[in-house]
Amino acid sequence: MLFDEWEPVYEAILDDFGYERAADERARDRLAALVGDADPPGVDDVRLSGSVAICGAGPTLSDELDVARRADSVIAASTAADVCLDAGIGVDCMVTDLDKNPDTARALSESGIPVAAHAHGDNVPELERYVPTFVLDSVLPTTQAAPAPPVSNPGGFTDGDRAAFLADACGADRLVFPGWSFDDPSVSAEKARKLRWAERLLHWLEERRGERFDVLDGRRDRIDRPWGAE
Ligand SMILES: Nc1ncnc2c1ncn2[C@@H]1O[C@H](COP(=O)(O)OP(=O)(O)OP(=O)(O)O)[C@@H](O)[C@H]1O
Ligand SMILES: Nc1nc2c(c(=O)[nH]1)N=C(CO)CN2
Repeated sequence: MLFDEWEPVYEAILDDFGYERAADERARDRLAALVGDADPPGVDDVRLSGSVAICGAGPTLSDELDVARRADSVIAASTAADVCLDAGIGVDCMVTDLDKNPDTARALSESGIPVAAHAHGDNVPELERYVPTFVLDSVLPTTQAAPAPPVSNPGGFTDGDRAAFLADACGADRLVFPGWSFDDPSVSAEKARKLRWAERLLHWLEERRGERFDVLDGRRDRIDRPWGAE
């Protein structure tokens, strides 16, 4: 994903949530400093092929774990990693903004599993607290602002859709989506708005890939594109 392609989408997200681009950029630069002299993996260092399960943390995940079991690789978003690991399913990559389960991210990094740690304007304290405790050679630093090596921006907003964009950038042939509930009534209003963005972004991604994600079946007609056509 070129930043030029991502930028209009990013601007629409900034507008919708009232986030500040400069705050995202400061967070990105802080994360770059925290990974410091380590040799963190970039997107090109993670190669995936075949089917990749993008595990979301919706309440349906435990009933849909067979989808992850059958996939060639598993990327887990945030707390979906715990559900997979507790069920004995190996996680090949975790995507997180560190707001929920940093111990899991640390443990995965200690096992050499890439942890895509995301910097944004509202998680600098979490970055500062947790990133230095990880094995930095396994931390793949990401931003939603312009990339600034070693911090990359494969695209995406919530941990789950960011995982899908990362899988795309890493060469995945087919994406499957256990644990996704866009209409989950148990989430907060803010989370529901984030999930709406996740849905828009997955729809955009499936079109870019020329694929149809089954998780969007029956929903496409109602998905808008607030950043305009294309
Ligand atoms: N019903 C759902 N509730 C929560 N997450 C969901 C749901 N359906 C899909 N997801 C995806 O699972 C990801 C992980 O969710 P979780 O609640 O563990 O993380 P989070 O750290 O709060 O995520 P984020 O910071 O991206 O909102 C979300 O980012 C989202 O993309
Ligand atoms: N600035 C900012 N960026 C984000 C935020 C957030 O709360 N603030 N939350 C995200 C996923 O939950 C992703 N990006």
